[in-house]
Amino acid sequence: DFRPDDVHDEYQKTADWLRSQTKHRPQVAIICGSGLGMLADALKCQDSFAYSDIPGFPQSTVQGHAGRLVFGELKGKTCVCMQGRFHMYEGHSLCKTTFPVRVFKLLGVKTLIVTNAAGSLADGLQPGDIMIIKDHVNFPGLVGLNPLSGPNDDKFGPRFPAMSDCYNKDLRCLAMEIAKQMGVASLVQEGVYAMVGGPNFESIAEAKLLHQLGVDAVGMSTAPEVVVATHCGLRVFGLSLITNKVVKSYEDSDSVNHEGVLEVGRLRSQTVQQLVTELISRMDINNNSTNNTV
Ligand SMILES: O=P(O)(O)O[C@@H]1C[C@H](O)[C@@H](CO)O1
Ligand SMILES: Nc1nc2[nH]cnc2c(=O)[nH]1
Repeated sequence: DFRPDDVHDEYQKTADWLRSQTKHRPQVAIICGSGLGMLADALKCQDSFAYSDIPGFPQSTVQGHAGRLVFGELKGKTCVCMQGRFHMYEGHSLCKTTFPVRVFKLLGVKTLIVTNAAGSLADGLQPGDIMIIKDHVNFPGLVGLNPLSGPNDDKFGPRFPAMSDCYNKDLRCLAMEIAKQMGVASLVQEGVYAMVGGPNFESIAEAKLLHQLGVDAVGMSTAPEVVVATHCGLRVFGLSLITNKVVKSYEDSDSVNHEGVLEVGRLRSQTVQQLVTELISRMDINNNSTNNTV
């Protein structure tokens, strides 16, 4: 039998262990996408933990995902940063892939920043561009693969959470303003992210379908984390680093690979880090308006 109270205890045990190991009490959590682990480098007074040492934590198996949880201070805010996330295609259940998000909630986090590497379908998005996520299509979720499936844990949020404003508008506007001030506005635009299961990249027919559906960028993560975060009332900001163009034509001889994805992450690391750092610095930590606050 599935008992929500037992499951809740698992999140609580991990949160209690982390509290006993660090004095940091984070207000902001950051999940680093493929090749974007350097986002943690900006944190001062770091306490870091290998995932393998954290009770209840899954393990990272993907190259470019170090598998370390880093606590620290950033411009007056206390943060926790996941250097490496968990993907469904690694064989984790969606509950496991999103496990850290609920732990963050129990640690007192108010805002979640999700980042990922993604392929672009929109003609206006080039490799190296940054897409501020306006909305998502959660393909696994649409067919019932949802981390919220099963008995609802009322301690975290409602049975039927709204997802119509899951990417906070104020933070999106602030990020755009910061991009302008940094002089990189031409690299940054808003768009719709779609999560597919992976681990294979898209066939050409799949790419054409996603394009026709109005998807701007596609990846293999993020949406389940955002669903769980929104369910428990966290404010969310998301960005995709566009690492490749998704091949949409049978005449195109380009092809994507994970090494190339990581390389674009390295090339744009400074810009992404500066944007995220500035966003954290300027965000109002006490303004946390979401639909699903419990
Ligand atoms: O963790 P993210 O979503 O950034 O990782 C993307 C999707 C695959 O895991 C990988 C493909 O290169 O990058
Ligand atoms: N599904 C998918 N994930 C990605 N992650 C980085 N690039 C891509 C891509 O082209 N497709």
